[in-house]
Amino acid sequence: MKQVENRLIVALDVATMAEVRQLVATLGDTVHYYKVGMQLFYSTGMECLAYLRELGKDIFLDLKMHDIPNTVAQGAASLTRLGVGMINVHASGGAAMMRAAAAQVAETALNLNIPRPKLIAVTVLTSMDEQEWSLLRHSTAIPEQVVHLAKLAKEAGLDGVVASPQEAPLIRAVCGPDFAIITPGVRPQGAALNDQSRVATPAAALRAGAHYLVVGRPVTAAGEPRAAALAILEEMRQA
Ligand SMILES: O=c1ccn([C@@H]2O[C@H](COP(=O)(O)O)[C@@H](O)[C@H]2O)c(=O)[nH]1
Repeated sequence: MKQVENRLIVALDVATMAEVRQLVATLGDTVHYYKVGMQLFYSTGMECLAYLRELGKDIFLDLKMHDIPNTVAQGAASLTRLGVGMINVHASGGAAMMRAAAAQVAETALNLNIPRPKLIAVTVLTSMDEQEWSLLRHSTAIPEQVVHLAKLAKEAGLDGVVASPQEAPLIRAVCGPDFAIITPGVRPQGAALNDQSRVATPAAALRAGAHYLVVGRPVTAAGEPRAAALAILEEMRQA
C-alpha cells in the first residue's frame, strides 16, 4: 500500500491560475496529488495540467463524463491523450457506456505507448442524502445502489469508484482488495460540512477501506492550508 502522502488528493476547486500557483506553492511537498475539476479545467484548460505536471504532481482530472457510450468513449480517449493519472465517468451512464470508455482508454494508451490513466466511476454523489435521494424515486437505498454501481463498474473493466467513506466497507467486501475506492466527503472532526452529506473523518475513511481521500475546502479554504494538510496526513498516518 502507498504511503499516506500519495493517498491524499487535494481538490483544487478554484478558478484562476493565480490561485492555483499560490495554493500549490503554499502546500509545497506536503501534497503530491491534485484533483482538477470542472471549475478549474473549464476556466484554465491545459494550463493548469501543464503547471502541475511540470512540478511532478499526480493529477486526477475529475470531469465526470455522462453521455451516450460513443461520446463518452471518445471523450475518454481525448482525456487519455492528456497524460493524466486518473479520469472518471458517472456509473449511472450505464454498463455499455463504461465498457466503451474502458476499451477506448486502453486502446488509446496502447497506440500512443503511454501509461493508461485509471478509469473510475462516480457512484452516488457524496452530497446526496436519503431525503434528496428519495426525490429521485430510486427504489433502492443509497448504500445498496452504490454497491450495485460499483459491481457494474468492476464488471465493465473500470479500475475503481468514487463513493462516500461510509460505503467503502461494503464496496471492499464485494469488489475485493484491488478495486480502487476514492472517497470525497472527508471532513476532519469539527470541520464545516459545506454541501457534503455522507461524510467521515480522514482516519475513519482509511479504516473503512478507502485507497485515496479527496479533500478540498478543509485544506484550500483553511486559514493555513499547509497546516491543515499536515494535520490530515498525521491523522491518516495514525489510522
Ligand atoms: O461524490 C462526489 C464526487 C466528487 N466530489 C468532488 O470532491 C471534492 C470535494 O471537495 P470538498 O471541498 O472537500 O467538499 C469536490 O471537488 C467535488 O467535486 C465530491 O465531493 N463528491
